[in-house]
Amino acid sequence: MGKVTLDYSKAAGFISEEEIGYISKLVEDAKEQLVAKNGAGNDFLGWIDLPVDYDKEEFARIKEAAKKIQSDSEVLIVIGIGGSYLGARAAIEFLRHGFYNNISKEERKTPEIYYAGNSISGAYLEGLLDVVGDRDFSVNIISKSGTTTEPAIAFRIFKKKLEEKYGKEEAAKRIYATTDKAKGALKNLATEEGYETFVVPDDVGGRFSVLTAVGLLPIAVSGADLDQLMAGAAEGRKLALEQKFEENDSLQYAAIRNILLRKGKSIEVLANYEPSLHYVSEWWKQLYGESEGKDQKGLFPASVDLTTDLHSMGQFIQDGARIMFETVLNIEKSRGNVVIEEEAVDLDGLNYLAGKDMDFVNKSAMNGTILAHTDGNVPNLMVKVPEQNEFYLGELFYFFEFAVGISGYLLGVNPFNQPGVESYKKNMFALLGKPGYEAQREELLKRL
Ligand SMILES: O=P(O)(O)OC[C@H]1O[C@H](O)[C@H](O)[C@@H](O)[C@@H]1O
Repeated sequence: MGKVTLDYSKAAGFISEEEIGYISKLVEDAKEQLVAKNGAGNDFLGWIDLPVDYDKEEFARIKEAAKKIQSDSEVLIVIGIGGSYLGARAAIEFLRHGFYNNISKEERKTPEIYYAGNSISGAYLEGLLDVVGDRDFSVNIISKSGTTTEPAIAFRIFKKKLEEKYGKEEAAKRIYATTDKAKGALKNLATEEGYETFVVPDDVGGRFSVLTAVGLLPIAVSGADLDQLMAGAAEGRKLALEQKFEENDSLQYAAIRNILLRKGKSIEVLANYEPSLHYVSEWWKQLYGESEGKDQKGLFPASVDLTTDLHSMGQFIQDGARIMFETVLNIEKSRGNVVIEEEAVDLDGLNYLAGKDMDFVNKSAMNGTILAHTDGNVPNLMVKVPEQNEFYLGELFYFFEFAVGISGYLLGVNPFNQPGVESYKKNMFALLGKPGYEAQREELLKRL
């Protein structure tokens, strides 16, 4: 069986063996600290053992709840933001049909899935309420803290719609709350109203929570195989924990990106060649951005969807300020393919491709781009994923999670907190007139 691997051969011209040898010792130290749980943020390391040590009773309950939602709902609304949103969406788009919500119900066999509470746009919510219409639906409200404004507002609106449609008692049976085991407004509301609840463990931060109920319930509703996802993550864990630096792709990824950062490559661009990976990049950006971007340090995580963005951002990557390196996510065996056929008259000049399939064209574009970008002084790394299935996604999630822990320690930051995200919230609450923010409000209004 294959595995998720890192190939940095195309970046070899930018990095020497000595540099790798030097940093490998630091990486091994960081790993020791991470696994011994004696480094910064060590009260948020529950994700390390999650693939092998999770709540089996809750896991079974997640599957049961998913079955109920599949049987009584045409639509599931998943409400959450950041780590309480991106993992589920990344997995569902990676694993399920590329046009999941648009294919026929008969073919899909599972509810349509939409996301809310990931912005404060009234126009978006109004549109989504129209999409649900009079159809049967359920809601999975996800918030670790239980107090985040965006999902709280969206939940209030969908809760009302449910209660109007089904009455309070039946509505409560269609609401699934994923939150802290004991505290927060959402937990209190769930207890008060009798919702089924799932737990975000205390020691698993939001951006590391995709393999808890946070990600697992929506992923199960979409029809994906949770057992395979967990098995893949367990394999990823084994590889990350047990292999020495020379064979350990996750450790090597942390090492190479830090070498490049120290050479002034302060942006990492994650590139994919499959639209269904767009949200994997979004999940990755939160994981890396919130983990590393602090104390005035860090690599800025950016992403591009290719070849799409070669027609927009491609110019900058090839030729603009040399401040970045690129990491290509390569799905080795595409999950779908279309053959290009010969035409009698070659008006579009494409007959030279007759008999070739789209994946051959896509991979040729990828390989050509990697060489062009390398020639343009953009070091290229590649993360290879053998196939687009649950097992390898689980492995990929773990690969990136483990690497960011190591990478954060190499940088000398606490990769498991996110103090910076509070600043905008304080200002927003003050401007909204939330009780307790009166003094700040006066100050801010003067500045606007
Ligand atoms: O799950 P919640 O508590 O609602 O948090 C949702 C997200 O928003 C916060 O502001 C943090 O920046 C994220 O790390 C978190 O994933």
